Amino acid sequence: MGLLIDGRWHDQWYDTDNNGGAFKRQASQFREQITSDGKYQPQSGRYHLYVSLACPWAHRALIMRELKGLTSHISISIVSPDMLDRGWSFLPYPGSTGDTLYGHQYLSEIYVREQADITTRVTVPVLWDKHTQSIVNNESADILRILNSAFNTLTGNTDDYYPDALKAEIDEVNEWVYHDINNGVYKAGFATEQAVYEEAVYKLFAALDKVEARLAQHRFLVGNNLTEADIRLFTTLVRFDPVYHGHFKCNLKQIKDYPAIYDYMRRIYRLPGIAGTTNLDHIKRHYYYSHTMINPTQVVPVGPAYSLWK
Ligand SMILES: N[C@@H](CCC(=O)N[C@@H](CS)C(=O)NCC(=O)O)C(=O)O
Repeated sequence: MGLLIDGRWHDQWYDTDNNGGAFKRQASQFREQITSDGKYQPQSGRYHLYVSLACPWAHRALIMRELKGLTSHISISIVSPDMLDRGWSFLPYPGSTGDTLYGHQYLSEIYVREQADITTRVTVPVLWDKHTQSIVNNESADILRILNSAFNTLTGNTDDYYPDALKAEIDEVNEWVYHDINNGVYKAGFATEQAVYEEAVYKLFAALDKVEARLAQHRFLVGNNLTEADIRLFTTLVRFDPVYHGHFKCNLKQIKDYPAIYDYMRRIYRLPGIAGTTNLDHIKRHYYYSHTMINPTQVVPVGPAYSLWK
């Protein structure tokens, strides 16, 4: 774990000491769009996604790529789940692909390829342009929307996971789901002060209670069909019982203790294309093996003892 400073790798953990024991997520730096008249135009075979199967943010992008029929248009490289002193790597691991474009060993080399003296964290997902050899976007919330609409004329797939009529409500739900749940588990797990941890955990479970009440009445978070709000929540839910409950100490309840959320998670898992993007081995291995300041033994637990999907 570390970051690039002026193009050189520095191995250092998140600095919570200067934030009162709290984890503060860095804003993503690359926020370009793909448009028919811009620098980045929608073309088959032009773009590439660098992802981790362990990462909830990258998982969002992988799901949208499947749902929008983009697998033959946008290629992917899957990093190793082990994110150690050199950050995300392309070292061999079952289910990983290596860097299928350039054969690099580390994802940091992709960021340096974009800019030789770059200062940045090296995160997934990365939407990469093969033509200009540059990063289009490394913010999963943006990438979801790019994939949702930018390639429609190419694929003919007009399924809309962020429809005009629901945008305001989706934005509103995304806001608290992001702060209290998606990022909430990280705030709890990376906290280095008791009070900071407790605040995050109580907010997290209050938000899950709110989701449970909503899903007891409705099949999806917003409207009657799957939207990006569901995709964004799903990728946190599937990691919850195997990882966040134990590793991040989010242990007031498990997802299986919430009947409506549990049913909803399994329904989404069974939608075409989703199961193939969900890799529990990468998920468990990444967190327990990479976060050595939380789990110095790197022992990966064998549970949960129940199947998430039955
Ligand atoms: N805001 C980004 C966050 C991405 C992110 O933090 N990904 C994690 C993996 S789950 C990562 O690559 N972390 C490496 C680091 O922070 O150095 C997004 O949603 O795309």
